[in-house]
Amino acid sequence: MAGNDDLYMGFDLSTQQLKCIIVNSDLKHQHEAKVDFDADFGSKYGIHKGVLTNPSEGEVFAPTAMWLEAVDLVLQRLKEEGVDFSKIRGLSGAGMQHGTVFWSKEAESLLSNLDSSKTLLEQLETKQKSAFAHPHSPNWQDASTQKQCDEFDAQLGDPETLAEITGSKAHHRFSGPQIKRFRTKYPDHYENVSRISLVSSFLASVFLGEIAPIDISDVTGMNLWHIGKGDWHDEMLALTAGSKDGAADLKKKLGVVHEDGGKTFGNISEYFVNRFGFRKDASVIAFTGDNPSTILALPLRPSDAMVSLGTSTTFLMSTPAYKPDPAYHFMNHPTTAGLYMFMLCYKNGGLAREQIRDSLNTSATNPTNWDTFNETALATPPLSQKSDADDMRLGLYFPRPEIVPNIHSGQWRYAYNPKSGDLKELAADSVPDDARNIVESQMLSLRLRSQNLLKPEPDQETGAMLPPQPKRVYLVGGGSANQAIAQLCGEVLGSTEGVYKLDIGGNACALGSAYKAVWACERKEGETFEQLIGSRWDEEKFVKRIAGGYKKGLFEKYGDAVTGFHKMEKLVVEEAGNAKSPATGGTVFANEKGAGAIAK
Ligand SMILES: Nc1ncnc2c1ncn2[C@@H]1O[C@H](COP(=O)(O)OP(=O)(O)O)[C@@H](O)[C@H]1O
Ligand SMILES: O=C(CO)[C@@H](O)[C@H](O)COP(=O)(O)O
Repeated sequence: MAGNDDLYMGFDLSTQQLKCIIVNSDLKHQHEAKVDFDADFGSKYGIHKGVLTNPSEGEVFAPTAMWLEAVDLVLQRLKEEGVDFSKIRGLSGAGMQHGTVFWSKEAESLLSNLDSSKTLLEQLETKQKSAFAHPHSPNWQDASTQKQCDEFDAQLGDPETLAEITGSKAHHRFSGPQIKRFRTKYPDHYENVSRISLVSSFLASVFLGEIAPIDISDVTGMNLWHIGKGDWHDEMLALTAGSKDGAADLKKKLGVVHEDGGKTFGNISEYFVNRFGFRKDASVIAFTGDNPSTILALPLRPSDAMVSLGTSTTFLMSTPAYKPDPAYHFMNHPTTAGLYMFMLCYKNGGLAREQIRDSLNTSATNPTNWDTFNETALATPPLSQKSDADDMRLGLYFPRPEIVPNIHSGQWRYAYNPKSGDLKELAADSVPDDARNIVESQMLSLRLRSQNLLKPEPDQETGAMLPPQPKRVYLVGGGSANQAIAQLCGEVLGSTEGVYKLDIGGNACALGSAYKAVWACERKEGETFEQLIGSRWDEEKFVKRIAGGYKKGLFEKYGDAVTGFHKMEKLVVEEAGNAKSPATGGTVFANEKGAGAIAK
């Protein structure tokens, strides 16, 4: 064990908050603070749930100036908590994935000449000068790039080939399609762009006082990186930039990407040394995406799964097998060459569950309380079946256009007969059933799409082999505080060892970044992240089992429901393909395996 006074910071710049966790060399939680965008800046920036929207074009974006204010404020809050910044030896962080930040031609000089008596905002974004060529960062919830996605999917032949090469088919939120649309929508702003960062490298740049490189894992969420070659994909860059010459210029704007996820980019900017008392040689370590950072919060085995219940719902695994498919994402692992991160990501996670919660809380004095939702969900039988002879009640709950499947917003409910395979559409007449069904629906979608990566696991007590399922499911993100959701998660997804959550600080993503900083600063030659973190990991103290996993009979019943769920999804997508989108009035068409999309 290291036995020193050094401290390490991990940041998480996510949809609704900027969070920071500080740990020591033994990985023990020391301090944390957060800035909540709506609560702290909502009225100033006019945001709701961290973002601004332009529904007529499906745009969702966030003001970059607000994030600068959040950096000053979160450090101020840590200072008020008594943090001694002179003990910080290293810092790393994470940004919500796929968002891009467009730096202006003045950015480098402004970043490197900051006056510590003034705020970041006062110096980087004023009426006279701005470090940004555009005031907003497209958000991962954006759905404005269908046209660009079609071009991306077609460029190398088909979505399968794009997924094979870049890890994912084209997605609305991915930076390649987003940059392409930005270039054509705002040509003057694009002209003034000196560099392009992801949200993660934007945050690293602020701490570094110069534009930081994009990280080796986050770069695989752009549709622009050739995973096999470990380099930018020239043809996809040319498609984004509109020409070969433009591609060379875009490559410069995006910068060099280093293979080593533990690379030190340099010492923290003097601004932070003088303003907050940071150690002069505090190292800024590569910042990564929020999902890759989340898998670093514990020594995840290839048979374990993490479910992040944040604004989005994501399902994450760390695996040596690279099996890309248009239905999901593969990304480079953030620290360990030869490993990959498997990811499913849903737009309709926390906010969709909140919508059902709110419709149940009609007479509640505290409308954001989850008690009624939880009691109702647990009082409802699995799949709303009072007996095995009843149909299973299945639903899709998408207040926003969804990613998987790629379809417009809406709600659909069906009765599924597992014996005959029949599906009958139901009226939206039972909010109490929706409480259980929405969680089941989200978990059934995860089970459907992850089943090919899982293998049979031995029963903990008897050693008998059980059907394919995770060994453990770790819940993280805001929704991991919810015991009822944890129980339903274990019932649908199974898991031979049960459902766990981190018992060390609320935020796995920021924690993962803090651990990355520990590893990067203290690793011996050749020591992997898994080796170093594994050797300091205190299982008893760091994780807690919060719900059971595999239940014989119930797991198999949900297996039948997966078949019905898949069928229902296909039907809904097909029907959407023959209809006008209620959300936009645009025509809806299928553009991926079993999915549909809105064309403008
Ligand atoms: N007790 C709870 N039960 C269910 N969901 C919760 C609970 N507490 C927080 N949440 C959900 O967590 C979401 C925020 O997740 P979090 O991971 O903190 O945010 P972010 O997406 O910004 O990283 C909220 O939108 C809310 O739906
Ligand atoms: O787009 C993705 C991943 O592909 C999202 O997971 C974002 O990274 C946002 O995460 P949260 O704010 O929900 O944590």
